[in-house]
Amino acid sequence: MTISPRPDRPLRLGTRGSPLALTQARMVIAALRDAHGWGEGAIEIVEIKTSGDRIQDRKLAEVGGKALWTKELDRALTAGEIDFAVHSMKDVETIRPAEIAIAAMLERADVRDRLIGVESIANLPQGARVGTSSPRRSAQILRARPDAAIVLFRGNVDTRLRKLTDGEADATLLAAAGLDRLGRDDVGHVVRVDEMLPAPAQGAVGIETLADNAEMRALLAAIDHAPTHVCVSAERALLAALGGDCRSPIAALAIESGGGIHLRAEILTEDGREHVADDAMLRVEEAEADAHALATRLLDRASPALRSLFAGPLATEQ
Ligand SMILES: NCc1[nH]cc(CCC(=O)O)c1CC(=O)O
Repeated sequence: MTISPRPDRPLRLGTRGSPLALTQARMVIAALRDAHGWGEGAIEIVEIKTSGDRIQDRKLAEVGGKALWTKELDRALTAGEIDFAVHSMKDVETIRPAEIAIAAMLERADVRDRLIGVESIANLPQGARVGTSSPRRSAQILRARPDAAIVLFRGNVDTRLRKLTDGEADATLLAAAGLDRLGRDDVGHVVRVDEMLPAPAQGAVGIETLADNAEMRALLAAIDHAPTHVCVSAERALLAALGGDCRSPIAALAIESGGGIHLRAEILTEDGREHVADDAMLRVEEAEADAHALATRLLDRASPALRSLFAGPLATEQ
């Protein structure tokens, strides 16, 4: 443990106010205090309500996508109201404003989804209602079970679990990472990644600060988990190349392997009828270019209808 000089005032960590967001903020504070030998009170939490928290009755895709989770925190960073911000990387837009830097990521947790309400996808009753608001989960479920009916489920983890108990659906899917962090490790049954590839960046917590705040960046570098950062960046590079937004069902998972990065990816139509999957070994130094090449291969094999879901540089090239 290195003892870094404690800042002359508490550092302000901006976060959303959901139970999961607050838990993740406390994880970041614990990691920083531990890395720098700071006592209690070195960091304070600033809760920021985002539009994503306010709007609960519509799909994110209809109301502006991932920017809903980041916009207000970005504004607070730029306005100097907070020194750094914590996010689920899965909710962070692919293209960030130039003045904001992803300075660190905590070690990634379980990347898988858990199925709640029934033991496995095969065990879903005929015509089962599956609650989700994720185009990826909808598409993957419908691909495996065209008889299923998707029901819109939004709200935080507890709200979704309550909707299930209230009988609004027969099953739902949630990220294992979120459930585990909330102490709900007893809930649901993990779905293998070969059965359901997770969302890009699922299970990773990221910390952002202003790109020109060298002091804050150095403090955050001490808690960066490099393998997570490398893998999540590769998944985000693929997303950027595809130009996927929250209406485009995309799954991706990168894992370090034999000195390189193994990236698996899948794109689907939301009804699950069309599906293209592929994988590649990326060179660590050229991960972005190699992820781009994988995106090209996926789009080359997609029908015009599937390709039209993507707005990226590659999709518009053809
Ligand atoms: N979109 C909501 C969201 N963002 C991050 C998580 C879970 C935690 C994570 O993936 O890191 C969740 C809930 C879920 O999908 O179950």
